[in-house]
Amino acid sequence: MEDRASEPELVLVFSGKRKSGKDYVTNLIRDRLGSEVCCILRLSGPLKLQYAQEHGLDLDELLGPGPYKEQYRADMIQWGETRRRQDPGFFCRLATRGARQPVWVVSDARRLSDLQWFWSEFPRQTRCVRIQSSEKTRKQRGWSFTAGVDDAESECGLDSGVEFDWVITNEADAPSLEEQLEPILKMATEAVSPSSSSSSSSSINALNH
Ligand SMILES: Nc1ncnc2c1ncn2[C@@H]1O[C@H](COP(=O)(O)OP(=O)(O)O)[C@@H](O)[C@H]1O
Ligand SMILES: C[C@@](O)(CCOP(=O)(O)OP(=O)(O)O)CC(=O)O
Repeated sequence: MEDRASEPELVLVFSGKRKSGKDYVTNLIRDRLGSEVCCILRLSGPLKLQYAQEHGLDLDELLGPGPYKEQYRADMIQWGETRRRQDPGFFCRLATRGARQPVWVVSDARRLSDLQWFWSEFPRQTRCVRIQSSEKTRKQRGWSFTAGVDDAESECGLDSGVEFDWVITNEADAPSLEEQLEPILKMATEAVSPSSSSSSSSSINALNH
């Protein structure tokens, strides 16, 4: 167990393929809850920081949405795998260090070991959310298949074998994100102020994975 000043009330762990809209949807949630209540944690943050330092790269570009990070993605994946093999919780621990808000939104889980770390550290608070979009939509957002990336664990590690608490379809012809995110936002609101609703945190905690 980590040494923490305080524990989160709710940990929403998001996953989804490239260009499914993980950043878009998690930003929406953070904006709705406010940055005092909710923080976005990226497992790729500490990975990119250390990778940039070791390889003399531009960290801001690596963190940004542009094409720069794509040049290094396959190598970053390999580099990260080596670290994870030694210590599967390495990036999870670094990404969550110092987070103070009651609701954590982890925007980029990719492997079962990522989910296992959160389930093990925060069994009561952790919920898993999958973002899905069709290949057609992802292509319209700039995705194209890259061997060694889109067929690797980084993109496929959570394709099966996980029972997600929610699956969000981020498509123009799906129900609105507003509608789909409603139960998640409700749970977050109740988690931070349990007395404001008839549903107490104990009933939230009683939900199974
Ligand atoms: N529902 C949406 N409406 C409008 N634009 C979207 C939507 N979902 C994603 N996008 C856009 O598609 C692109 C990819 O989304 P992003 O959140 O960066 O995906 P990911 O983090 O999964 O790779 C971004 O430019 C983003 O703004
Ligand atoms: C090496 C990575 O951490 C790179 C992740 O970069 P981003 O989190 O920026 O990816 P997308 O939002 O899906 O485009 C992947 C990994 O396997 O750890």
